[in-house]
Parts: sequence; C-alpha cells; structure tokens
Amino acid sequence: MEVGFLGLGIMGKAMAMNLLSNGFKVTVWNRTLSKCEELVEHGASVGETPAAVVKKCKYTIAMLSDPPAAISVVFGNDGVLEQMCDGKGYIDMSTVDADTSSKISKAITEVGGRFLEAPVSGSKKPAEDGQLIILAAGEKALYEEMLTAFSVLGKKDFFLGEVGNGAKMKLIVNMIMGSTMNAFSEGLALAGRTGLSPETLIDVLGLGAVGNPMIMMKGPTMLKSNYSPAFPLKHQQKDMRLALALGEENALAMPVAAAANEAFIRAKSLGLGDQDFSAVYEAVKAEGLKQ
Ligand SMILES: NC(=O)C1=CN([C@@H]2O[C@H](COP(=O)(O)OP(=O)(O)OC[C@H]3O[C@@H](n4cnc5c(N)ncnc54)[C@H](OP(=O)(O)O)[C@@H]3O)[C@@H](O)[C@H]2O)C=CC1
Ligand SMILES: O=CCCC(=O)O
Repeated sequence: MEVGFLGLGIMGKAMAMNLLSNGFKVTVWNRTLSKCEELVEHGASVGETPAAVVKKCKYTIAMLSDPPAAISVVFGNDGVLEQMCDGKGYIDMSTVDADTSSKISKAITEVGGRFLEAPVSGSKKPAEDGQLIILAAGEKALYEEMLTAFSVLGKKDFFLGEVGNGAKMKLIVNMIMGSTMNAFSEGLALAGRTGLSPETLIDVLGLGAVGNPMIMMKGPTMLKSNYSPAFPLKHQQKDMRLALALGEENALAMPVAAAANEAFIRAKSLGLGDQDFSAVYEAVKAEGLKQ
C-alpha cells in the first residue's frame, strides 16, 4: 500500500516510520522540509508540497498541530485540495475540533475525494510502538480500506459514525487527561508544601485506584523536572480550549476543565509551551511563591 504522510512532528514522524518498517511505501512532506531527511534514510520518498503528495498517492494521512495548520495544509497554496480528485482518500489524524474537520471533509468530498478523521489517543511511545487508539469517523468504506494501516499504527480502532464524532471523542478524552494532570500536580505540590514526600505520595497512589498509568508514568519524571516533550503542553492547552468550546456549544458548564485550562495558559506564559504537558506541575508549584 502506498500512502502519503503530511506532518512529521513528534507523532507524525513515529507513525510514518512505523508504516515504513511495516512495508508501506510512504511519501512524506513536512512544512520544515529538513525533517523529511530521517524518513528518507528509512526508505521514504519526499513530496515537495502537500499537493505533490496527494497527486502521487491514493491515500494521504495528515498529523498536524492544530486547526489552523490542518486548514492551511488543505486550503493553502500547493495544498491538498489542488490535487484532490475522484477516488483519492484524505485521512486527518490531527486533533482538531469538529467544525474544522467538517469544513475539510466538505471541501474534499465536493471535489470527489473521500474523507476520514482519525485522531488518536496515546503519545510518543505508543506511536513508536504502534499502540495508538484510533478514533475514526467519516466514510465507512475508506475506514475499512485503512484498517491495514491502522493495524500497524494502533492497538485498537473505533469507528464512531459521522465526521465530527472522532474529534469530539478525542477532545473529551484529552479534557479528562488535562484535568487529571492538574489534580495530580496540585496533589504533588501540596504534599511538598506540607512537608510530605511527593515520592511517597506516588507510592501510595500506585497501590490504590487513583494510580492510573499516566500518574505512574509521569510522576517520577515530574519529580525530576524532566519535561522532555512527548505531548507538548501547548497542544494540551489547545485541546482544553477546544473541549471547553464543545461544552459551551452543548450548554455544559465544565468548571474543572476551565480551571485546568487556566493552569495550562499560565504554564504557557511561563515559557513551558514546548515542554511536556506534565510541566504544568511547575506552574502549579510556583503558585503563591514569589517569582
Ligand atoms: N504528542 C502527542 O502525544 C499527541 C499529539 N496528538 C495530536 O497530534 C497532532 C500532532 O502532534 P505532535 O506531533 O505532538 O506535534 P508537533 O508540534 O511535534 O508537530 C506538529 C506538526 O504540525 C506541523 N505544522 C504546524 N503548523 C503548521 C502549519 N501552519 N502548516 C503546516 N504544518 C504545520 C509541524 O511542522 P514543522 O515541523 O514545520 O513545525 C509539525 O509537522 C496535534 O494535533 C496533537 O494535538 C495526538 C495524540 C498524542
Ligand atoms: O493528545 C495526546 C494524548 C496523549 C496521550 O494519550 O497520552
């Protein structure tokens, strides 16, 4: 199977690499073209533009940072739409809101193309290991044609129906994750302020129901102030913002998520946007202290 791949950030690079090592022919493009080089060393071809990739490949996957990036790669100069035509499939795996996904779907299908949104749960390591959870929605037949690729990229996929449902599910999952990370950070900070050992807190949590995989994996690195990015904090804040908008559209107040969003905004303002999302702990710890 020959696929195009647009966007070689933390996730896209690992996913494209997985496809290559599982026998797929992959043509890659990245806005910063130099990031294609490592993939080329592993057998990928390079498309000079998103349009060139779509022209060459029947199926093109995108893994881009946010709604403006997803829109610009499709609608911009030399973008996906310029070569989209009958029978070609576009699979957007970026985390965006349902409106962005629907706008892209409409434009693609109006010119005869086929569209699937397929955001993922799971971070850098699951992407490297092919253990993502894929939340697909859109054209069912395209979903079925992508199952071979999805089985390489992920450990489980869900087909959730019409375009927008994958985006909504993904935002809800990440809203819960961001809120949980904030509650955990406050717990660690409070343990420290009260003279208790944060390490012991993690041990206690690990023995009970609250010690989920995220807490047990991130806790020790947070205590070492190691925030090498797996999931950049700026993307977590984007997801909180988009989830809050989804809540508002559905008349659901979400004060816990709103407070977590504020903490991520504060962390960004402290220059932590490119660090792992667990760096919100630094912003929480700094609260109430003289900067
Ligand atoms: N990291 C994670 O754990 C997970 C991330 N996600 C989601 O996956 C997506 C990608 O995440 P991740 O790989 O971590 O992000 P990165 O920040 O590492 O990569 C972002 C990618 O988007 C590209 N990009 C950004 N802006 C534009 C633009 N205007 N035009 C074209 N390309 C652009 C970047 O290109 P360039 O290299 O030129 O900057 C890069 O390829 C996001 O939507 C994120 O929320 C989902 C699950 C897990
Ligand atoms: O969107 C990022 C999700 C990260 C994760 O699921 O661990």
